Amino acid sequence: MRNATEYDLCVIGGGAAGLVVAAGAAALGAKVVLVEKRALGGDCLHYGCVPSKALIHSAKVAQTIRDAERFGIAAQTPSIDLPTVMQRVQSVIGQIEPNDSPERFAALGVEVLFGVGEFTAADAFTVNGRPLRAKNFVIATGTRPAIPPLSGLENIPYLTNETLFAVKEPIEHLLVLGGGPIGCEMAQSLARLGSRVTLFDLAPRLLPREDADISAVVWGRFKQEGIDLHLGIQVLKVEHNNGEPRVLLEHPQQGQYWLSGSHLLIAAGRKPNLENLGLRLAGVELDNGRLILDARLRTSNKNIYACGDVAGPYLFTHMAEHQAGVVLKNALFHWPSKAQTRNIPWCTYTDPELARVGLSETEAIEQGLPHRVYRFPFADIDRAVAAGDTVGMAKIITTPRGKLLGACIVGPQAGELIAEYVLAISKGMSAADLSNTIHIYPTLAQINRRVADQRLKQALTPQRKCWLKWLFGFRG
Ligand SMILES: Cc1cc2nc3c(=O)[nH]c(=O)nc-3n(C[C@H](O)[C@H](O)[C@H](O)COP(=O)(O)OP(=O)(O)OC[C@H]3O[C@@H](n4cnc5c(N)ncnc54)[C@H](O)[C@@H]3O)c2cc1C
Ligand SMILES: NC(=O)c1ccc[n+]([C@@H]2O[C@H](COP(=O)([O-])OP(=O)(O)OC[C@H]3O[C@@H](n4cnc5c(N)ncnc54)[C@H](O)[C@@H]3O)[C@@H](O)[C@H]2O)c1
Repeated sequence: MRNATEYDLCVIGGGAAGLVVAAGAAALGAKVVLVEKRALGGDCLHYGCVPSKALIHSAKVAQTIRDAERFGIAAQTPSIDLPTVMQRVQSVIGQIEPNDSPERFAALGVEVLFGVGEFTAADAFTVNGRPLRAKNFVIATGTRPAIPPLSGLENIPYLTNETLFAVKEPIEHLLVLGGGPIGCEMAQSLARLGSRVTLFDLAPRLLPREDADISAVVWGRFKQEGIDLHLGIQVLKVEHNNGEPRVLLEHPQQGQYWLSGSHLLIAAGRKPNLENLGLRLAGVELDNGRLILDARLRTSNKNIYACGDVAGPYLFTHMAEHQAGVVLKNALFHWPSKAQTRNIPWCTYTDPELARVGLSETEAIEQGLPHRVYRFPFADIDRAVAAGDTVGMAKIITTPRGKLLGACIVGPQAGELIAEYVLAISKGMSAADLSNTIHIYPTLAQINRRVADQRLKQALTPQRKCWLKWLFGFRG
């Protein structure tokens, strides 16, 4: 017999992953309870995608005003008040927030409980003293900023993505620790919004997960916009100097030196939220601080699933949504469904944007896969020339016979343009399929065909040309 605290599904964490599971399960008729410790919407809405993209947009407006001369319009130095910009960022969050409100989820049939709980048995999660018994549980607790164990950091105030978007004072000089997606997106935005910006990273280049020729395009724009970059360094210690942070860096060639700023932003990766959940009592095992999951996203307790950032390895909202769908199929219908681990798309919203799907050239080399690489520059795309936005390229990786393995676009609207390659690669298409598809002139999307055409062009060797001349009697 069912009692009042018996659920089909108990979801822990109300970010993108947990909300999609909870709404989907309720829509299918399951009895669902969702437990959230802070606010529904998670990182994406409050501290991640939404505020960062709102800030990036304000920064682009400022840059357009600065660059107006290039378009035949008198340029100006934009007058920027950062707290006002941050108020707009918060108002954008406010506009989207109703989609993730407890009232909306209650109306969808989800019981929403605020509080922090823990597993008290393999089939019970206790919140506010109330044990919630469910057939299946979903851990969707996300991640938080990883704070590197740097000497002195514990003694100074610093910003993370959880505090940056709420700053109420101007930022005169931002030190950014980390040149991954968060560090790069925020460094360029703040620089464009009038702060002096200095970024430093252990890695020898920005966005080290991308091919070197691709991340170099972003590096070039950052240098041009006056961002001070210190790459391939070690951070030795952090101090407070007259109320302001300063960091001691060590570079293999340049030795040790100090950098000072007015604010420090830590963007050094993420840590899964797995503490104090009573995982041991639930029979959920960890390996090196991470959940052990099978392809169906089940933990070592087969009635407890995980999805989203806490599951990893791709920390994106669209992956959280994909994994949520996989969990729904497995948990509610026992319909074996595996999470996708290949052909994952993403975009880093620097200017130029950097979007990617499938294998990079570096990965193809590391995996010993026979492959070919083709590139095409935005400088030869008429629409990019018309918009004065010609920096960057499209790059594709194919098998020797032309089947698409990966694509990367660094340039204007890359995040929109990559969608065609996401579909093409997921459907097993070849470069010839893209070459044979009519693309509208003059669009930026023409670059998707033009890069694929490079394969045909390169196949036209002088020897093959001679052969064609002989066969068809050409006179050229
Ligand atoms: C600055 C920044 C920019 C980003 N930009 C993009 C982007 O442009 N595109 C993109 O695809 N991705 C982006 N991301 C990543 C994206 O935000 C995450 O992939 C996404 O939020 C993951 O959703 P999630 O539900 O797994 O986790 P989260 O959004 O972190 O949600 C987890 C929820 O669980 C709650 N919780 C935690 N512990 C407990 C507990 N013990 N009990 C109850 N509740 C708990 C939290 O309060 C939170 O609400 C960005 C991230 C950051 C930080
Ligand atoms: N547009 C997007 O989709 C988007 C935007 C932002 C974040 N995200 C997601 O959030 C995740 C986290 O982003 P992130 O930028 O924080 O992490 P990251 O792991 O991608 O990059 C962190 C960087 O910090 C550096 N670093 C770490 N410790 C250091 C130290 N002690 N000294 C110097 N450098 C150090 C690393 O070398 C690395 O380059 C991303 O992987 C991504 O999945 C996505």
